[in-house]
Amino acid sequence: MATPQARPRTVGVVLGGGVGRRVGMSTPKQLVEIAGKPVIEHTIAVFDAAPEIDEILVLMTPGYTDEVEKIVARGGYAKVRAVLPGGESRTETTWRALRALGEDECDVLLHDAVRPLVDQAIISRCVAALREHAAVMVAFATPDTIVVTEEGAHGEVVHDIPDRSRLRRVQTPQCFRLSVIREAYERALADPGFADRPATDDCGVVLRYLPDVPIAIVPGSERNIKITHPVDLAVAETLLRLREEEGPGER
Ligand SMILES: Nc1ccn([C@@H]2O[C@H](COP(=O)(O)OP(=O)(O)OP(=O)(O)O)[C@@H](O)[C@H]2O)c(=O)n1
Ligand SMILES: C[C@](O)(CO)[C@H](O)COP(=O)(O)O
Repeated sequence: MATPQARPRTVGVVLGGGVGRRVGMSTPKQLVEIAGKPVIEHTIAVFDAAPEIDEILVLMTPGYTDEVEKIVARGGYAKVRAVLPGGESRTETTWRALRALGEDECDVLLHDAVRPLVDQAIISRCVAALREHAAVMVAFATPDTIVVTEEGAHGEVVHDIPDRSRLRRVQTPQCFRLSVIREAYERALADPGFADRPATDDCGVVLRYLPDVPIAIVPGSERNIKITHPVDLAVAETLLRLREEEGPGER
């Protein structure tokens, strides 16, 4: 009889190092209370409850780590190993997380703190995909037609309308074997051009610096929105309340 393979240690990394300029509040948007809890607490709670997640690392805007430590203690989120200050950019925050994880191989799920509607089904799909792939992206088919624009003589004009059937909206978690994402970041940091053209997500770093590593796609959810603008706080509040009413389950 085949021996069942041991599952690698799996770490959820909650990236909350941003300041939330586009939401425009005096405190970072991840601390805003919606549906009875700060945004970041909803996110931590989902990872803490996920059976596949062994531990959680939280990165928070410098100056606000104490507030998150209090949230973690009050909520009793036992899987949270540390709350550390983030960096100046999202990629710097990821790099800090990767350094904090040390050298021991594990699987990591890098997730935006401001996507509190991530659910157990998405996390399960990510962890299952990591058994076969070293890099995994959560993505969702775009319901809108997307255009590429360019500057014309009279302002912005349409340059191209790519085939919508191949376009996806990128969500998080983005998931990796630790050694793979670490190598991609080491190569990026050694490239003087990286600072001029930083990546907006972690899969982008792998695609650019380890192009031979295939990035598998697993389906996300229409609800797994990113709180980016003020209206997203209201939408997320409504969706979180709906989730509470519906209870756990696939959506
Ligand atoms: N230095 C940074 C910047 C962003 N993030 C995180 O990356 C996620 C997605 O980023 P975004 O929505 O752009 O957040 P902000 O950078 O805070 O927003 P803005 O760009 O409007 O300032 C958020 O959870 C944010 O906290 C981070 O960990 N460290
Ligand atoms: C990682 C991400 O959420 C995928 O959609 C997105 O790229 C973050 O971008 P932002 O510029 O930090 O909002």
